[in-house]
Amino acid sequence: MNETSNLNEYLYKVLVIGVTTGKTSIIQQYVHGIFSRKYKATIGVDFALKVLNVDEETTVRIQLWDIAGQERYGNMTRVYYKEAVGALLVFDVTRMATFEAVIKWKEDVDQKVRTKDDKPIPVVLVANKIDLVNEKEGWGKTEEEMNQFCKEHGFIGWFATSAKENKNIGKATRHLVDHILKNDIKHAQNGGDGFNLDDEEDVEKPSGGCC
Ligand SMILES: Nc1nc2c(ncn2[C@@H]2O[C@H](COP(=O)(O)OP(=O)(O)OP(=O)(O)O)[C@@H](O)[C@H]2O)c(=O)[nH]1
Ligand SMILES: [Mg+2]
Repeated sequence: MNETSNLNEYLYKVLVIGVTTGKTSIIQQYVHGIFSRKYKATIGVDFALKVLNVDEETTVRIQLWDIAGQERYGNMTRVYYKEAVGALLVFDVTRMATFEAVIKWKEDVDQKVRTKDDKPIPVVLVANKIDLVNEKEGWGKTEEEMNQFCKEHGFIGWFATSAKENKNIGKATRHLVDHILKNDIKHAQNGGDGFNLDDEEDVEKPSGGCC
């Protein structure tokens, strides 16, 4: 059987950003199914590839760009962002300062990279290390507050994740990929909707109800 027949293959560059909030751990868990407690700062940028079989005819290769938190103010950032089609913006629920920094990161992405039709690229907000939070006490923001925050700042959704316990990482990424695919197909068909990913069953909903 010819591998290319009836197959839609996509390669998407996705940024994973935020300062020491568990980006590398999220990627390691998602791509290799492993977690390490030991912290080793990413220098510059690391790459990982995840292949997603969206359906029988659609394969998406996600090229994850794990950008070092410390590069935030470096000159290289714009180069790293080039041609990205989506991003996971990760903060650490145990360090509220990382949540407060989210707005600046989002502005930075919006400024530095745009879609083909000059719109902001889709960004999913990731509330990581949820395993360290007492369920009853929460971490400081309610679901409603987070939904509102996403709407206000233009995130396409948010997920509470744990790289340690492999929680919601696949869902967050799938939500982003579905969004990118939908726009890509719409763009390619110039407004047509022959391939419709709007169907509820195809789109995983964010854990927090979301935007
Ligand atoms: N408990 C817990 N610890 C986590 C989780 N994710 C990451 N960590 C820990 O947090 C520390 C930082 O994680 P990294 O994945 O290195 O963070 P990073 O964002 O890649 O950091 P930089 O490369 O410096 O930007 C490590 O000690 C991880 O083990 C999580 O979901 N739960
Ligand atoms: Mg790292």
